[in-house]
Amino acid sequence: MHSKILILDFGSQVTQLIARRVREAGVFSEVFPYDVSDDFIRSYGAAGIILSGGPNSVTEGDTPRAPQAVFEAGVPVLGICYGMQTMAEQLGGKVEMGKVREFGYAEVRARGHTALLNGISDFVTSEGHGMLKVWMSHGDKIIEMPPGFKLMASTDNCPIAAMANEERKLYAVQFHPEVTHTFQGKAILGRFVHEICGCKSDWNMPDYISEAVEAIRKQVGDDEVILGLSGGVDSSVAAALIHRAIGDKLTCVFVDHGLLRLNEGEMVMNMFAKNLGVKVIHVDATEQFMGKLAGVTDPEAKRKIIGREFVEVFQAEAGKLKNAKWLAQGTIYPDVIESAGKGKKTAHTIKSHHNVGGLPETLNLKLLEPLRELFKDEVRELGVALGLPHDMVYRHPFPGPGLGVRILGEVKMEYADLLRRADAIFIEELRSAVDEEGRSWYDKTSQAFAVFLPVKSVGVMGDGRTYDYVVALRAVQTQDFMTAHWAHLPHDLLGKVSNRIINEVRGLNRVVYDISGKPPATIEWE
Ligand SMILES: Nc1ncnc2c1ncn2[C@@H]1O[C@H](COP(=O)(O)OP(=O)(O)OP(=O)(O)O)[C@@H](O)[C@H]1O
Ligand SMILES: O=c1[nH]c(=O)c2[nH+]cn([C@@H]3O[C@H](COP(=O)(O)O)[C@@H](O)[C@H]3O)c2[nH]1
Ligand SMILES: NC(=O)CC[C@H](N)C(=O)O
Ligand SMILES: [Mg+2]
Repeated sequence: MHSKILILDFGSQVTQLIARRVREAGVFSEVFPYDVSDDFIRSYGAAGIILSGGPNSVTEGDTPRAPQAVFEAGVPVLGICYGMQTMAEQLGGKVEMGKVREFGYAEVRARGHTALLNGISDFVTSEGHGMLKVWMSHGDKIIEMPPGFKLMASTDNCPIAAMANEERKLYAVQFHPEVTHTFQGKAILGRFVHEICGCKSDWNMPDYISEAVEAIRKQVGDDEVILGLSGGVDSSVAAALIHRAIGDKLTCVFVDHGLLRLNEGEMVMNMFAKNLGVKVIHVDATEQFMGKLAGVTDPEAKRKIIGREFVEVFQAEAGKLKNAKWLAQGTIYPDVIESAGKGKKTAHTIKSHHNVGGLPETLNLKLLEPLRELFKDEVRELGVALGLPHDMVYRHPFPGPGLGVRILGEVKMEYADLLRRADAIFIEELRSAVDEEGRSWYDKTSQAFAVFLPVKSVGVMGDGRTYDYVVALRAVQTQDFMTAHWAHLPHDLLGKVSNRIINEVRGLNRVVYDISGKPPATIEWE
């Protein structure tokens, strides 16, 4: 058995990043809600516990607290932001609602020598102080440390920016070591799990596979499982993983809602017939989806309808099997956090990903989502470890609602057909624009697509007036799809794509390029 780190979640948008950084340090970790019982803490067997940040304020009554056993279990604890504040409060320190909120970049002076920050700094000032470049996101601050604690770091705004009780191995930081904007964050979390908790780097993808396979077998027993397969990265990896666990008891259902890309249906069915020995049923539900979407313009309403119709199809297919009790999906962590939705008491809803926030209350199948904790790049790593082909694992993501969220406002077949053709041209050109090292712009971008704008503009073609629709091109670069930059595509390439779209797709006469980052914009337009 390898050692493991327990992360208690107080509702931060970035809690999973803590888990991820710990896993990157080669140490197994799991996230649980903050309100697990004292017994759970005592019997879990953690080598260390991390308390996440969160949107609440400990200065208000009835806000989350860590189980008291956390501080009495005798294992090292690291509190981050809200986690630090609740640690301070619970152990006899004082927290106050600050006058200024500190959001974003800050420079922190490391004080004293502690096992956590020992030898870690970004630069040294002329007075010889070691400084850290960090990311802060808080309003409250600690004004009095609990007894037995010493100061570990400070800023002008926040004199107690980190504190420690080294005897009891309790550490706390006001800044967020889990985000990449804290330059030494990875090193700090690495020191916590290795030096302070004494964990070895003994966790990796092959281990993850065998554990996940075991867990799936235990969870589903002898039941059959239906899996929503889109041909995208996540559901393909989920299919391969579940197939490894339960073999023929898995049936995949690929739904064509009429909002897929050009020739996507045949492509996905061929790819699966060739690469995975799994059963795939192809359901053409175009009329069902288009009928329900007619006249609907609100993005959230569209997402909810699509989510519901997906489930209708899955349930109908499940009904045709003898013993299907589970619906498996390739849901990954960003889908979960942005939809917030069920089970999340604190995080905010950004948009309802069809497979999470869009699920109806009446689902009569149990959910099996083995990738729910992972980020996209981890899913890809898992896919490679499972032996899936490179092209499948490195496809750009395509949202389940498909062109439904790329046709702004009402979805019509006429619009979908125009968009499909424009999108195919864009992707074809990205694939064929290859640099000296043989990398195409398709590989250099994380996601790229066309968006249909239901507005008409005037043009002139062949001396005649045109009055046609507009498409926007979007291409982004990102690690984890939580934040993204717009891709600086070469102008020549954009020009060529624009020319081809306008010349080849009758009904479109204007092409624009989207230069918004995420945040503030999201990747999809709806
Ligand atoms: N056309 C479809 N048919 C069946 N299930 C689908 C379809 N589209 C999406 N799903 C289900 O919804 C889940 C979420 O979709 P999402 O697009 O996020 O993931 P993906 O398609 O598996 O991967 P990628 O993000 O690479 O496109 C999928 O994993 C799959 O279970
Ligand atoms: O399966 C999905 N169902 C959805 O409802 C959905 N909405 C967005 N996405 C994809 O998620 C990533 C982040 O997208 P946004 O920046 O638009 O939120 C991007 O990769 C999006 O394509 C979805 N995927
Ligand atoms: N990011 C956080 O954990 C914030 C903690 C608390 N809500 C504050 O504003 O200070
Ligand atoms: Mg997809």
